[in-house]
Amino acid sequence: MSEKRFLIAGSILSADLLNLEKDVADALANGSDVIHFDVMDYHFVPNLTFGPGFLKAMRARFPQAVFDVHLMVDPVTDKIIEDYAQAGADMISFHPETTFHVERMLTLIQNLGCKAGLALNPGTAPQCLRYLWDKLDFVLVMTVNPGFGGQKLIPSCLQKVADVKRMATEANVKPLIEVDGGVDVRTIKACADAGANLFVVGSAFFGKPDRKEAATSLRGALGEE
Ligand SMILES: O=C(CO)[C@H](O)[C@H](O)COP(=O)(O)O
Repeated sequence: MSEKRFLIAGSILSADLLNLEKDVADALANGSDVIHFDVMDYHFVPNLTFGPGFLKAMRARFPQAVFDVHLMVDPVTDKIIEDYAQAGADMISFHPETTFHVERMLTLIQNLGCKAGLALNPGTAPQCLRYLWDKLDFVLVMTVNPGFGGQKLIPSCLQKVADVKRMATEANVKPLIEVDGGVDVRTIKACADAGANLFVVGSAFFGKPDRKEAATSLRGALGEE
C-alpha cells in the first residue's frame, strides 16, 4: 500500500460496467490509489453487485492494483471471506451487525493475508472498535446509507469519523480511516479534517469523463498539489 498521506479509492459502482477493464485501467493511471469493490446482497442493502469471479478476473488483469472489498452481506460467513480473499482482495471489510463473531472474522481475514476492516453504517455506533483495535487495519465509516452511489454525505457521520480518530489516538493505534458515500470536492476536506485518510469516491471520480482532472481536483481540495 502506498505511503501517501491521503489515498483515493475509486468505487467501480460508478464505472461504466460495459467498459470496466478500460475504466479501471484509466482510473489506476490517473489517480486512483485503490480500487473499491462493493459486494451487495439484496438483503443487507437494497442492491446486488459483484461476485468473487468478477474480482478474480480483475485481479488477473490488474496484478499490481490494491483491491478494497466492502462486504455488504448478511450474514457474512467464512466462505464469503475466503472466496474474496482467494479471488485477490487486499483489504476486506464487513459490518458488525452481520455476524455474532466479529473478532473471529477479523482474524480470519488477517490470516488469509488481507487487511481487515469493520464498516459502520450511519446509525451504527463505533464503540465495538474499542475492543478490537489489535485486529483492525482499517475502519470504514459509511457517510451515506449503503447501497447506491450518487447520494449526499450525511453530515452527522463526520462526527463519527472524528470519534473513531479520537478513539484510535487514545488507544495509540493508527488504522486507516476510510470514508464512503457522497465524497466529492466539496466534502472531502471536511472528511480529512475529521480524521479520514482513505476516501472512496464513486460519482465524483469514476463518474467523471476526465479522471485525471477529477483526482487533481480532489487532491487540490485536500490541500495537496
Ligand atoms: O458503498 C457505496 C454506496 O453504498 C459506494 O462505494 C459508492 O460507490 C459511493 O458512491 P458515491 O461516491 O457516488 O457516493
